[in-house]
This record gives sequence, C-alpha cells and structure tokens, in this order.
Amino acid sequence: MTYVIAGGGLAAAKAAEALREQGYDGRLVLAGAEPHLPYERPPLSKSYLQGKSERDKIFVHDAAWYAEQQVEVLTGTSVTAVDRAAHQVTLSDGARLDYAKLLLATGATPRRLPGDALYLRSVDDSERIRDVLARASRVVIIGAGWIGLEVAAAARAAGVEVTLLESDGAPLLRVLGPRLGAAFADLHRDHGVDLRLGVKVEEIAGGVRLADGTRVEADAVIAGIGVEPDTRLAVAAGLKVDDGVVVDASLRTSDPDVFAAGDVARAYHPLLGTHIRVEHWANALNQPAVAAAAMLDREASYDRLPYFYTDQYDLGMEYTGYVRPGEADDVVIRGDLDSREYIAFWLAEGRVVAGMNVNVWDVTDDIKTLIRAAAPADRAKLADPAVPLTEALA
Ligand SMILES: Cc1cc2nc3c(=O)[nH]c(=O)nc-3n(C[C@H](O)[C@H](O)[C@H](O)COP(=O)(O)OP(=O)(O)OC[C@H]3O[C@@H](n4cnc5c(N)ncnc54)[C@H](O)[C@@H]3O)c2cc1C
Repeated sequence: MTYVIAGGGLAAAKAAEALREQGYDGRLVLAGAEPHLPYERPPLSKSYLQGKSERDKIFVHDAAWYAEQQVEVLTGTSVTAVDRAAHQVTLSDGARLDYAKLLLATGATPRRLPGDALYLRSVDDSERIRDVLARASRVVIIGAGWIGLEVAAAARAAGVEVTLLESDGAPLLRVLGPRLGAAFADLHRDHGVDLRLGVKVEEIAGGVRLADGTRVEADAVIAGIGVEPDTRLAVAAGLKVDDGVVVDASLRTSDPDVFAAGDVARAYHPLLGTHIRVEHWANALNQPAVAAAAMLDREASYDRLPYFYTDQYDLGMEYTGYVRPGEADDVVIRGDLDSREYIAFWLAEGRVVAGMNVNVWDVTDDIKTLIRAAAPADRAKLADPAVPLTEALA
C-alpha cells in the first residue's frame, strides 16, 4: 500500500511527519517539483533575504530524517496527472505510481504581470532578489501586501531606495481596513519608502510606467500581487475546486481517497461555518496532522483559528482570527497606534472576530479565547489596557 504526497513544501513535509507519527508504516512517497527538500518560506522575505540566516536553517527536515522515516522524497519531480479511477498518479519523469491515499499539498504560485519583474516564492527567488538588493540603488515594488511590505523593509535595510506602488488606498486594505492599513503606510513612510497609493501600473520596462503617464525609474522591479492556489492537478482530475481544492473539515476532497492541505486547500471551518483558504505558515504547519488522521480513516477536524505573523523594521506582529471580506472596518484599539505598541480588534456584530498584537507579546491565547467565546465584547474594556483581555466580554 502506498500513500502519495503531491507537493514539496511545508504542508507536504508535515504530512509525511504526521503520517509516521500517527503510525502509518506503509510506503510513503513525497513528490515535490522544486529541486530542494521541503523548506519554510517566511524567512525568504525576512532574515534570509537580509542575509541574516543560513540556508540550512530553512529546511523542515534534513535528508537523514526522511531516510530514517523511510519517506521516499522525489525532488525535482512533479505529479503531472491523477487518475482517480485507477488510483494512480503520473510523475514528470513518466513513472506511474499506485496510491491508496493521495494528499494534494501543491501550495500556491505568484500572480504574474506582463513584463520583466521579479517574484518571491522560492529560496532561489529570495537569493536572486538578495543579489539585486546588494547591487541596486533603486527598486520599484508593486503591491503593498505582506510580501511587498517585507521586501520593502529588507530593501531599506540594504540601503536601497524603494518606491512602493499600491492600487488600493492603503496597504493591506482588504485585510486590515483603512485605519490599520494607514498605520502600515506610516510605518513604511517613516522608514523612507516612497509609498504611492491608488496607482495603476501600465507597463513594466526598465522601471514602470503608471496609468497617469508617470515613469518611475528603477534598477529592478519586484512584484508581490498575491498568489493563486495551484489547483491544476485537482481541476484536471475532476475534483471540486473553487479558488482552492474544496475539502471538508477533515481535509478530504470530493473523492474519499484524496485530501488537500496548506495553501491549496479551501477547507470547511467548523467554528466559522464557512469554507476558507488560508495562505499562512501556521495553517500549512498544522493542517497536515488532521489530513494524516483522516487518511488513516480516523475522525479528525481542523478548527484552529487562522494565525499569521510578520516582521517589518522594528515592528513585530501576530494576527489571529478571520474577518469576512468587506467586514474589516469596525476596529477597537487597545494601546497607542502611533507608538506602534497596541492590539487591534476587529468586531462583527459586536463580537471579536480577529485580533492583531503589534509589539505586544504573549496575548495570542487570550485573543483566541475572546474569538472563540463568540459573545458580544465590551468595547471600553477591550480598549483599556488595565482590564485583562479575558474580562473584556460584555
Ligand atoms: C516569501 C514568503 C514569506 C512568507 N512569510 C510568511 C509569514 O511571515 N507568515 C506566515 O504565516 N506565512 C508566510 N508565508 C506563507 C507561507 O509560507 C505559506 O502559507 C506556506 O508556504 C504554504 O505551504 P504549502 O506547503 O501549502 O505550499 P507551498 O509552500 O507553496 O509548497 C508547495 C510546493 O509544492 C510544489 N508543487 C506544486 N505543484 C506540484 C506538483 N504538481 N507536483 C509536485 N510538486 C508540486 C511547489 O513547487 C512547492 O514547492 C510566506 C510565503 C512566502 C512566499
């Protein structure tokens, strides 16, 4: 009996680990398209991009671990097709492999623009951009999302002039809303970033040309405009796909022998009562244990709240929870936005649905408790640093 993992990122590695931990002792094959063993991506836009961490620190496990665990890792090998009726996958080298259970952990790929821009997804991308930052005097970054902002911070740390272009009226507008988006705009402007909001890029060529005709010259253009889930295999195999491979709370697809986890999965979240796709490290870290249990025909359900973190300059933050699209406007702040030491809470119908602690630590569990309570919060208590967070319910 063979279990196959299609994909070679964090979710894939954690799935292999979880299957062995949970007692699966059959043949286990992990096929990953990249030429590397599975590694963690968060450092690629932070410490690794800034030359502050070593390459061997980013790998989830070393080669010896996979050998000990008898996980057959096929690097540089894509799964090119899934034949669900025959329970067989085809690999890019032409080989065919029978599977009893299959996990799709194919992740996501950057959205691209026409023209000559750099993108940041892989360790090779990170090294390329690091080399560019070492030589460039000016770069343009397109997109003030998490990746764009972190690359802007790395570029400033390298002494490079940065023009950061964003089509919305604030960085991270859709996630954080206008008030907190503006706080991130201030952060970057305070560090010398030329942030231009509400602009549209018309052409990328030796810099960029904006829709209003303005040209911004640069030594390199780096784009971070979001990712698309890599659902090609699932689509071709006729699985249910809707901006991600649709799975239930146990991470099972519309085929009982095929599962999905990580960036590629749109999973039913029992607490939120809806399907969500999460493009965060903690999700790729934790979902695989549930997928592994389900692959072993055990009861399992993934109901962790989404969690995300970022580091930019001297700002560190953690974000916990989920704000439904278009509901990021009702915010209560505990602390001081200007000194960049605060917790922001997003409310929907009076209840806390998400919290972001900025340069304030060890509050994630309390924020989770508030969200899980799903009860109306007392806004004054929420805003008052003297009141323990767990007492902030109405
Ligand atoms: C630069 C960067 C910084 C980030 N920083 C943070 C952060 O600070 N905090 C945070 O929470 N999250 C962060 N993230 C997001 C986080 O890294 C992702 O959520 C996580 O990598 C998802 O893991 P995954 O295994 O699902 O997918 P991926 O990491 O995308 O891995 C999927 C792998 O599968 C391979 N693959 C695709 N198709 C096939 C196929 N058909 N056959 C075989 N292999 C295939 C791909 O090549 C890839 O190697 C960051 C991401 C990036 C790129």
